[in-house]
Amino acid sequence: MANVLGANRYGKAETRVVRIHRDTDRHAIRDLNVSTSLRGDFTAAHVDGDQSHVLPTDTQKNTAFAYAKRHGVSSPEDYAVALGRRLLEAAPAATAARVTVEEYAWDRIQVDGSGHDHAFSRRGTETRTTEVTVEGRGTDEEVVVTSGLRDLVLLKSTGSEFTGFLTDEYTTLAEARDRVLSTALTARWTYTGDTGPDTDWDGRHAAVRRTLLAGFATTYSRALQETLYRMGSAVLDAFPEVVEVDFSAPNKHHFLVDLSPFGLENEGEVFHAADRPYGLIEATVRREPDARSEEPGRQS
Ligand SMILES: O=c1[nH]c(=O)c2[nH]c(=O)[nH]c2[nH]1
Repeated sequence: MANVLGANRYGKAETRVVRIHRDTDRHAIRDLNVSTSLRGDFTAAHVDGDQSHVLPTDTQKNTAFAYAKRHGVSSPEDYAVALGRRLLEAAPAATAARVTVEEYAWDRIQVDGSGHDHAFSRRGTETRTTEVTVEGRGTDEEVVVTSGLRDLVLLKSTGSEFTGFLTDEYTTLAEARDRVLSTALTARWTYTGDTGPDTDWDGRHAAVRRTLLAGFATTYSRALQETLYRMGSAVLDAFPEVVEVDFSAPNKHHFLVDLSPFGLENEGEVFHAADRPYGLIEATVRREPDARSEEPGRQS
């Protein structure tokens, strides 16, 4: 009994295309998850193993990147129409190209009441956290409050480099003098002093968060490590009631896509946002301990 091929389509799913529009110093970002697929007469590929009509999914991915540059991304819809037309033109056996685009929204980080030119936070990913320990009772009671946030996704489209690092025979990383810096920040900070019922926890949290964001936006970054240290220091400097800030920050790599095979320049405009593996930078920033009380044998 002969079998026959039923409905079929094929393509590349979830190409993470980040387009930075940087014609002026005020950058704009379009962050897309692009999936393409073709349907049509692809019977030979399935039944006979004949790929002569198959436009590879790899080519579809390349086209998604190239069109982010060539056509630009004024809207996901406009980009998707252009990409769909192009794929159909490139694959004569296809009768239809389907392009689905998810867009992640970014807001400008507010610094002193105005939106920063090239620092952004992603909308709607963040969770506020707190962990409280109550130890002892009555007059012996000690309350430790550690508050924080998780998955605050941040991105700078310029003002970040990574150069001068240690190299060995396994190093292939090129020095980056102007790169995208992005993280999904987890930060936790521990309060000292008053934990009574009149404490304005919401206000404190909002103020620390604002300071972290401004620190990220305004620090020229030579590494994510340095950025975290500056962000933590800014919090400690501004809030005497905070004793320590702890960070866990994945380095969400954005790789500049090589568009030169397609005759296109890419000067920091089209990136592939890779989700793994990722660098993971973790650090605690705390106040310098009182030097005298730290000296061994010295009584305070
Ligand atoms: O900010 C960075 N810190 C690193 O330690 C590191 N390592 C790496 O490959 N890229 C980066 N970026």
